[in-house]
Amino acid sequence: MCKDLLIDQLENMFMYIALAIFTIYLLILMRNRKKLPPGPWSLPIVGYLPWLDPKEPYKTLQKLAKKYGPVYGIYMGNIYTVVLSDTKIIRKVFSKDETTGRAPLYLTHGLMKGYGIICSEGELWKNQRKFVYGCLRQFGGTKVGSHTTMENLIKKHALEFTDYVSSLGNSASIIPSEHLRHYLGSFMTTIVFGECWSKDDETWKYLQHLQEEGIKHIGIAGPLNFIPILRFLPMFKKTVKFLTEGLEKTHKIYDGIIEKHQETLREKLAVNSDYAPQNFLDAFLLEREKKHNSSEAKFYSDQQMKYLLADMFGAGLDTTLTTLNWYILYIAIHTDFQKKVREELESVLEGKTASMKDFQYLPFFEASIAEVQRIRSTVPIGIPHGTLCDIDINGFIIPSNTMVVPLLWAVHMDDKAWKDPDNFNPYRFLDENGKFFKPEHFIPFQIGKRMCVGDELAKMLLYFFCSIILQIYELSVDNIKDIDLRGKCGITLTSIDHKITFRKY
Ligand code: HEM
Repeated sequence: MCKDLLIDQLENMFMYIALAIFTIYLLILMRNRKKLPPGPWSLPIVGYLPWLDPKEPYKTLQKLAKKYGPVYGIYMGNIYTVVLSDTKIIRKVFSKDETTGRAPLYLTHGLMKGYGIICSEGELWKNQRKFVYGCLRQFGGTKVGSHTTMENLIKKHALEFTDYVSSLGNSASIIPSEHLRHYLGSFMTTIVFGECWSKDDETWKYLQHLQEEGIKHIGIAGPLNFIPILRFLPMFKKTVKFLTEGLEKTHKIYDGIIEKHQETLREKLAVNSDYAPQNFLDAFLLEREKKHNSSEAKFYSDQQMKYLLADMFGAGLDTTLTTLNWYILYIAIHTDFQKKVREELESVLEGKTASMKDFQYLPFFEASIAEVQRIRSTVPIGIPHGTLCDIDINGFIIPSNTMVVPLLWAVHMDDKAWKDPDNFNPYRFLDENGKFFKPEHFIPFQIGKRMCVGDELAKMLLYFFCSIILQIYELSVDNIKDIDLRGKCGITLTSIDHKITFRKY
């Protein structure tokens, strides 16, 4: 009897202890679930913005990552922002549907109004991404399918650039970006609008100017994105006017081009009903016809078409031009690596222009391009995403409508992942057999569901332009000590203009 009572009491005691442990566990779980990631305190309205280095905001954000860890929270203006600097975490977070939104910035929501592809969300984004990928595949700019048409078009523009430089003499000292913008830009206008303007065409000059200035004016971490009231201050009013008027004028120019293409497309279809467009504008008009009576018709409005065309032109030109400029600058400074690249190009290509299949035999060349993309991230702060609902990031519960920043600068300059990250060294992209390999911490196009849709095309552009230039010219700078490698940070991190000598050898 006494023994039974003791057993009963022990059982009860164990039950109470188990219940208490379970309750404590639940409490800890709930406490942790509610916890936001660590981060610095901020001021109301402006948040942490006053402490961001306006010239190198990505470095301030990187310092904070060292202090608070790979997931930290910060207020940018009044927008709650989570900054990620670990590749594995970025990969996991950006593979979820819940993070395919865009952050509520002036750029995405105020200016672009959620149209296009870069700033759109939900069903519109899904539909347009599929459409864009399908076009790129048809044009020859994706991993799968034939590359021939795209390859020939890129080579044509790269050779036009080298012909132009040769026309200046055997040794020309130029600021490459001033000329590359036209030749690379003409390639982009050909695949986006099916149009190609001459160098001195006024419309073309205006579109280039708008593109160049627009990207400088509106940086990801710029205060204009986060503090709406600033738009009314004289200093920012000018920028807003430039951007909104620019948008209106561009759309007017597009209206003219679209009207012309509507006519010519009809003629092309009359001659050949299987006509397969080679530019986004014709492809969009054709898709609109096809989807006319379907539930997808709403994704093919006039407004959407203009924003999408602008996105494709902008996303394709600025990023590739920036990378190409950095490549020319770095390779002109590092003459030892330049010599090695050239020797490899000479021995594999034997004087002919490369074709896509040749690049697998040019590992050092490929590594030199990857190293430039690492050491000077084209988009150092990354392109932020937005959470569409509450989500769990590394045990923290991040509220809906949070801006999520994948800090590419911190990923690419992390001294735990990369030995001496400040040193330019293409060898880090070669394995022990001298073959090119892509380390997991190398994500210049981001990763996940919204990853750059033009990554393959970007690589093709870089490979052809760089190989063609280096097969013809030796690149150098006058005085290495005068070279400033810090760059200017807008949405992209562009190189500061320096004269480069292109000497035929
Ligand atoms: C070196 C050149 C390039 C770099 C470094 C680059 C980088 C990026 C990055 C970081 C993103 C953001 C991805 C995300 O939000 O998760 C992006 C998006 C995008 N890129 Fe690129 N890009 C390059 C070239 C191109 C080219 C040539 C095209 C055009 C064909 C292009 C079209 C796009 C588009 C349309 C998006 C938006 C994708 C979406 O929101 O779903 N990019 N790019």
